[in-house]
Amino acid sequence: MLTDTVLLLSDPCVAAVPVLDSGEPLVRLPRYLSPGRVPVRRGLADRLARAADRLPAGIGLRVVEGHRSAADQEAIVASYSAELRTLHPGIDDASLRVLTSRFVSPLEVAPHVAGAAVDLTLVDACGEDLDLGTPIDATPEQSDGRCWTAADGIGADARAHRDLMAHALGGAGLVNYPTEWWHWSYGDRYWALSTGADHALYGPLR
Ligand SMILES: C[C@@H](N)C(=O)N[C@H](C)C(=O)O
Repeated sequence: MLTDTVLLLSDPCVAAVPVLDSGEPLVRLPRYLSPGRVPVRRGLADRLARAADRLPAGIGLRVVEGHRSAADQEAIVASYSAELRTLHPGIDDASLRVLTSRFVSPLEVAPHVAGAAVDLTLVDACGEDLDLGTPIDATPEQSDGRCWTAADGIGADARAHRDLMAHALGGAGLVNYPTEWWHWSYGDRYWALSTGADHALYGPLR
């Protein structure tokens, strides 16, 4: 099963990463990065600007979500867990937590709640979405696993666009959640574990 090969946010080693919060404020992204001007931590905003500079002319980023409230995170967890319970009658709580975390993070380590994550895609010069293989937020069930960043079964254009995102965002210091091509973060516990940093820069915001 693919969940055996990737580090999931439900893994206890993510929660074990210490947080020394830098205290950086949330800032609203500029319109050229996010038409809805979503809020993220300042260090993440700086890196998204650098990532946009790494893209070829005529291709841009479109960030659709940044900081998320704890209540919104809990609501997504509750709704997706309920869906999985219906699909897997009799599943135990520990397995449900793991399966759920392929699509939505447990609250206590949630990168969006720390203002440290974005959901985003690529757009052309007219602001039209490029082909990334699935819509943003397609669950593993809805996308038949094609939401996994490294998934097979997507077209050559979608693969090239996912690779381009990795070049731009990875090169600017962000890390991807491997079960969601659209989710990238900087400074959260998952980022710290993935990069070898000894602590996270951003913890949950109220
Ligand atoms: C629900 C989805 N858009 C999402 O944000 N997933 C990540 C893993 C999260 O909950 O942090």
